[in-house]
Amino acid sequence: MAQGKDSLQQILDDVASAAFATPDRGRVADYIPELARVNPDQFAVAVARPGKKTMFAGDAHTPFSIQSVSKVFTLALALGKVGDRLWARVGREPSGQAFDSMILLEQEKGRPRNPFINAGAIVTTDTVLAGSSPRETLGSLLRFVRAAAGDDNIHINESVAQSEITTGHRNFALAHFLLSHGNLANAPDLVLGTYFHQCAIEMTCTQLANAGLFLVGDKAAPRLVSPDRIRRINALMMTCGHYDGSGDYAYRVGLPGKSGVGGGILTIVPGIASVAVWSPGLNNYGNSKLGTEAMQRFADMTGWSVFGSREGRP
Ligand SMILES: NC(=O)CC[C@H](N)C(=O)O
Repeated sequence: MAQGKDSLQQILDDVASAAFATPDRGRVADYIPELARVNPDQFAVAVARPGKKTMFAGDAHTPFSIQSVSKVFTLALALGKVGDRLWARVGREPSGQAFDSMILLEQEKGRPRNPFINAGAIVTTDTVLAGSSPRETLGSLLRFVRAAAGDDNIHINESVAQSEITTGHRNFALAHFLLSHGNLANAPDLVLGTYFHQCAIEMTCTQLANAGLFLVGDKAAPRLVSPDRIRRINALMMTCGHYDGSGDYAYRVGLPGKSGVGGGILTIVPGIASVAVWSPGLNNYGNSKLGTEAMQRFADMTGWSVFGSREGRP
């Protein structure tokens, strides 16, 4: 990428204009009314770099439901609490299945493939919950996210959480299945109550980009996890962060990312930046359609990739 702050702003403006001009905006998640009524015409992108001012384009100050992007923060907390013992309960392999699939869980006797599919995230939430109440656990999670973002104005949308509880039959099935295999320490309703509230955290694109800075691995970024753990979390985001679309995201964008069904994607450029995009319409994998396209365009324009750089990369 050419040097200078204006060129990065130009790239963001270009990415946003292309997204706003795209007629096929994907399909907004409709399993709960709060997500079904989000306007699909919205788009935002924000880039946070350690020690620099966060840059953005589009609707970057509109809060959205981060949903499964929250699984990154819960994983960081779970690893902080039990370390590598987590891997006795959850794997580190891509699943090649939809985010809420049950198939592998039965075949693999209740050990979820990775912490970013629902079954795996239910286990990491269970791990964080051990020894505390859902309220205390959510308090710790919010403290972590607010510290990461350097912003106390981050909250949980209670009506999203309640809708998820009412409609989350498949997640209850996954939790009971985990319990039947001895891979859940707390009662399913407590674990899922916590899980649904964590998914219902709302952030703006700028807040999410800032919250990802702890994974960039720069001295000027908030130090919330060790450098070793940063590498491991990024590896999992690269291989598993987009469910059965993870290979496609790695091919198109070449950077570790984590998506959510609210249309947000957090992408890490190791050593350089944390990038958040948001567009509510989803592709067939349940990942933001325009968010993925925008990140491909952004990665092409900046040359930022973990798979080799182009001339001009800062
Ligand atoms: N992919 C997602 O963002 C899924 C999160 C959603 N709350 C669920 O558990 O089904």
